[in-house]
Amino acid sequence: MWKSLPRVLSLVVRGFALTLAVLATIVVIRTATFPSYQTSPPECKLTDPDFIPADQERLSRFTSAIQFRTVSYERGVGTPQELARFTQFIRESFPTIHGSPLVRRDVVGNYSLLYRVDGSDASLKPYMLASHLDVVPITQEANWEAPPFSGQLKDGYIYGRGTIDAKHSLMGCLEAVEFILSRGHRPKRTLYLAFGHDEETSGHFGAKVIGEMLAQRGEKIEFILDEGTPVGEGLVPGVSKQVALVSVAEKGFLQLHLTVNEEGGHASMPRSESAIGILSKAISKLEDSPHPNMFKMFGTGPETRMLEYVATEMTLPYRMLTSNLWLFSPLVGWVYSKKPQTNAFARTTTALTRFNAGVKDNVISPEATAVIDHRIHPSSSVEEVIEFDRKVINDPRVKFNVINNMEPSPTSPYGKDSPTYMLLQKTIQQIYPDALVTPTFMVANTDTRHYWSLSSAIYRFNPYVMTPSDLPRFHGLNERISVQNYERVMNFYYHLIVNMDEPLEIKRHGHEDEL
Ligand SMILES: CCCCCCCC/C=C\CCCCCCCC(=O)N[C@@H](Cc1c[nH]c2ccccc12)C(=O)O
Ligand SMILES: [Zn+2]
Ligand SMILES: [Zn+2]
Repeated sequence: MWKSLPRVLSLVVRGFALTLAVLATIVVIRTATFPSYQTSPPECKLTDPDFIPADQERLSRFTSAIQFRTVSYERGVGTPQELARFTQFIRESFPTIHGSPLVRRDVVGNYSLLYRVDGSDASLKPYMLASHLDVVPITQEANWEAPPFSGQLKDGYIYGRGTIDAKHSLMGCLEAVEFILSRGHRPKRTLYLAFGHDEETSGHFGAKVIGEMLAQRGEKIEFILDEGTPVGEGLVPGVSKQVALVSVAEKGFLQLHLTVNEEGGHASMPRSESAIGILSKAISKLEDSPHPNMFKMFGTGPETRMLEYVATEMTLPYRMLTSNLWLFSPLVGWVYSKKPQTNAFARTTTALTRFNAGVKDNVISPEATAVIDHRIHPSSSVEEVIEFDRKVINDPRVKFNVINNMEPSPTSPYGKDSPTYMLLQKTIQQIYPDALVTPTFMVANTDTRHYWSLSSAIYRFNPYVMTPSDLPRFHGLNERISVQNYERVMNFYYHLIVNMDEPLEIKRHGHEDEL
């Protein structure tokens, strides 16, 4: 037996080498032949007079919009007077829209706005552009480079809460419609503008009521575009070009309330475990046990498609990994898990957002509570997440209470077979001729969940450029938008509305045939 050992070893080594050689060959062939999902930009470029300049008048309107403190604090707790002033300002700032016989304006849920711009061809299904009037509260006000409700212009940037979330799109849509109507143009297709007033606290009294109202009218919408993912610069690992990230789906969410009730009492005679200690251990376990990485599970969901769409444009190592996800998805999953903004694409996330206990320094608290905010990956579900958490905590003394939840959204059509996605892509390329366009999903939530029954084509996209250093400005310190980006925003909506006059059909010519 020992005599044959060298032969067996040699066979094993040769078998191993052969397997490696076969794998390497497949990897090289797939890298070299991986299909391109990108199309060349359309001929039409932005030219005067097809262009809305960010002139003094428009910038001043945008600055004024930022100055309204339309803050949403908690569900049902907002700033009603400020919302009323803001909607009055909108009415006065866009005289053509508000005086046009083509436009119907409804105030919904006291403050939300729904505009209907009547198209000339009633046989075409309407489409909807959505945004919101409210903003999140300010933190660390003293550390802002310009006061957060000033709309101050500094070094080419307009500063203030709402500049990127989402008064840019609210004002951008209105500027585009005002521009079109004031030139005497009547769009062919009816257009809705839907602006909720409490998106930041989940749209319960705004978008939800708009959605119900339209559903009651029996309205079916061709497609909906809401705030969402941006044109990323340096956001997608391995891609140096700008990438327009069009979200075709949205994560679900689960807000869990965890409670522990134990005996309280005098701090001089503590028991071995307290409500605070038990709950701390439980949430610490949750933080230490991330939900499964979907890339590592050989995911075929939108996270994978997003990468495949830009694979051919990646630097060689990333291109090789992405063209061969059948082999390398665990490695890609590991790379994505390293940064919060990419980790959010890889898995269901767990954020510990509130922790409350205790009333006095020398009183053992009988109760401790915590809130966990999960954002659920499109390939998972609310039930799976609760089950996972229960197993991880594995302590019956920790009581679970679901505050709020939503399953991951349906995925909207994308790619060459979806005329609306292709129309969005074309419009994006008119504004960003050098950008790649890829489908992705939102890692946060939007008002669109209240519109699911109205349309099966729902997209979430912000037509401005963002770099990694801009991400903390979302809901954070020094929120700002460059004048150049605001100009792109207005022109994106303008071009989108103009493009919607063309028939929605699948066009196959030139590069598109190669898809
Ligand atoms: C590999 C690619 C990396 C790309 C990184 C992309 C980064 C994404 C950049 C920007 C993200 C934009 C996020 C916009 C979110 C706007 C919506 C928002 O703030 N929503 C809030 C409030 C909210 C709305 N509805 C609900 C429902 C339930 C809970 C909260 C909310 C939010 O999601 O918390
Ligand atoms: Zn927003
Ligand atoms: Zn927000």
